[in-house]
Amino acid sequence: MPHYSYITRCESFSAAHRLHSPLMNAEDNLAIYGKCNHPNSHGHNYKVEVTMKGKVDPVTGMVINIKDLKECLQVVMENLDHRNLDKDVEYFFNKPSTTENLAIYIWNEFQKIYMIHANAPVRTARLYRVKIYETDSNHVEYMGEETPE
Ligand SMILES: Nc1nc2c(c(=O)[nH]1)N=C([C@H](O)[C@H](O)COP(=O)(O)OP(=O)(O)OP(=O)(O)O)CN2
Ligand SMILES: [Zn+2]
Repeated sequence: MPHYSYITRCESFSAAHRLHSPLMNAEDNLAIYGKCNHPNSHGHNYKVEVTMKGKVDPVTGMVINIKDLKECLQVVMENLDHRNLDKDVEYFFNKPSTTENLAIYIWNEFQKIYMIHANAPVRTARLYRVKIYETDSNHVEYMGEETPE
């Protein structure tokens, strides 16, 4: 019987953003987002946790080598750290940089990088959860679920 396990890597990055939806007018943006809609932006020290699920390999004893997990996550972080999310990250050019959307972005980017990562030839592990702490009080989890339109 295979043994499944969950392994998590944590990284952090700092970024600026402004909550603003192109689908609302200025008045509604201010009403919904309040201080987070301030035109000059504000910043967070985000903490990101990426969890992989997989079989514990009987030979290596690992679900995935943390080295590979770390390298993939760091590639994702490079495009976010010390950036203005709304101005530097194309994904947010037309959608609000909420933590919910950020979790989806990180999920998608991580998947792409994990699939081409040279040092992870056997991919029995799969991405299970992306968890982001925007502040100490607020966090969001995304597990790849899509809702029908
Ligand atoms: N559903 C969401 N709501 C909000 C998000 C979000 O990503 N998803 N983000 C924000 C802002 O980015 C804002 O910066 C959050 O900061 P703040 O309200 O200051 O956070 P705290 O709850 O930690 O602060 P306290 O005021 O000390 O409670 C807003 N909403
Ligand atoms: Zn914010």
